[in-house]
Amino acid sequence: QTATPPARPQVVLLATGGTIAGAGATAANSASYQAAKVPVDKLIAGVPELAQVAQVRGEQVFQIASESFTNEHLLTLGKRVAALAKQPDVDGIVITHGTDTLEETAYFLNLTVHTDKPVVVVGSMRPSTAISADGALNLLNAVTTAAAKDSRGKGVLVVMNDEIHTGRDVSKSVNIKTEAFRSPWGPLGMVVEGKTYWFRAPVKRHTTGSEFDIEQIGALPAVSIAYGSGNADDTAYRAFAAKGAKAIIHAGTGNGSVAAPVVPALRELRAQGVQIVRSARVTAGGFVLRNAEQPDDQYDWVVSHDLNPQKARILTMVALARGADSKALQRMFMEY
Ligand SMILES: NC(=O)C[C@H](N)C(=O)O
Repeated sequence: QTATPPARPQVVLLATGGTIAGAGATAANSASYQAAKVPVDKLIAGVPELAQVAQVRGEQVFQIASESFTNEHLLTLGKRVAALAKQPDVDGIVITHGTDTLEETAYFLNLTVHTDKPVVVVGSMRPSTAISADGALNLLNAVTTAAAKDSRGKGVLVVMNDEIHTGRDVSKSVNIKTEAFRSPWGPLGMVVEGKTYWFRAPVKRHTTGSEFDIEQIGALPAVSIAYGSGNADDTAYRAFAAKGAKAIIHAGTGNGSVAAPVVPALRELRAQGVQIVRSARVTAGGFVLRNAEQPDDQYDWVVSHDLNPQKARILTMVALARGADSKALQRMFMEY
């Protein structure tokens, strides 16, 4: 008598484009190529080893380079992930994504999708046509992680270069090497030869523990990022507000410091109702504390704590969509 083999976990692969679906003219083209060319069925067929790990089915949600992701793309993708996560015939979800804004989408899903099931975002640095393309192994590792029971309840994950990161912390930190993604507080684990290895778990609120819910979000408010530098002036801040920004993220120098000629504009905009969030443009671990550098209590500004400007934009959007005032927004920056 032969025992029936255990049923393989069912993983849905949502394809959105990016370099992992990219194609170059020759195998030598690792950096010049067109993103978002290869359809989802070809992506799955290109890695036959996936079938040993899970029963994988694919959906083409978009076919775009991730620098062109809009708020509408985030909402469409988030609602699809939430709907799939409710289905009993889905054990895990993998999203293939361009790497440029992957960290924003991963954090958005981490904040808004209420599920314990593994949701894993993955990309690649080289197109599938390149020598030593990294997409195939990244995809196999992502499906392995999405199919693993021990990945449940850890929030939205990002798998790149054999590492498992929390979607909250991870950021594209190098733009040419395959070891492009880093988390300032370290990865959560590794995935090696079809097995996950965990070393830590996220402590910030996410997914089932989050007060944000994709199913309750109809639209996201305009939130813009203005970059701090030497010789700074207030042009960008005023222009964003004039165009209707409900909040401005200040990608500040150092620990979110604000140049003297910019301060009066930010105080005026705050008085007009625009939320001001001080973040930091430093890349290897920004850390902005209230009332350090600027009197946030007096000006009614918010600090992003350790979230980089692009992640601060995501949290501010979902917070304002829920009607948060500056006090609630500051609490959320400490909790998420
Ligand atoms: N490596 C990549 O995926 C970069 C590409 N520009 C994208 O984000 O879609």
